[in-house]
Amino acid sequence: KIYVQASAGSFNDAAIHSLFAKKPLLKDALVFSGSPTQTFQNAYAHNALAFSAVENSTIEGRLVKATVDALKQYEIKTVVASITTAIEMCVLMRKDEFERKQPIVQLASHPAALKQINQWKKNNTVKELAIPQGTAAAAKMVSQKQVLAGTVAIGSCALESLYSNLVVLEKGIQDNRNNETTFLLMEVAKRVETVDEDQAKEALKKAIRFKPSFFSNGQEQ
Ligand SMILES: O=C(O)C(=O)Cc1ccccc1
Repeated sequence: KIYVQASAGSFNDAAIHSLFAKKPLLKDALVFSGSPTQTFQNAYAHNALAFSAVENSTIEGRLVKATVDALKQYEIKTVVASITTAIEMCVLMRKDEFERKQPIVQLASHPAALKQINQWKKNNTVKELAIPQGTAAAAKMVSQKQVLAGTVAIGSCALESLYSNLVVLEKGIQDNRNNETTFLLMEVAKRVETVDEDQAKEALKKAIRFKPSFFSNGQEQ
């Protein structure tokens, strides 16, 4: 089993399937685990690998905050594989609300996604609802009416086929056309003593620089 950040329909879900397509030997059952901390905790507890977003080309500072936070308590023992994929951000609304011309009042998404759509937000100034469990979890909440009327989810356009009562209002709203995120497949372990933010950042940068050589051909991907 591989413990994967976020949930079905998330960018992590899409990324690990791209990795499997490139490296079929890595294929395994997936257990979606929400936040990176929860993902690392599950992977460590079950002696299995963890998969998580680590770096984005548009986020200031590049490193994914939630993964840095997880690395205060966990360490990366081995990087098994890495994959960098393009990320397209879409706006999804409930069909019934769209049909009755409900204005957008709130954005629900993963905090990292909310940081990649600053240009779009300038023209759509509304409330934000951060969902650490991921973009697909945000879409599920919108689909199931667990949020304020007029709340849209920001996430993958593929969420439209996962939740049949959602429609894509806009595509490609991310700040950079070539918005890319790097994800790592890792062996992790619980730290004996927690480290601070700067040390966690250094540990993550080191892991990203590391070129996986066992399962791959030793080239940076
Ligand atoms: O929430 C998701 O879909 C995730 O997989 C986490 C994430 C969020 C934003 C960019 C990349 C990954």
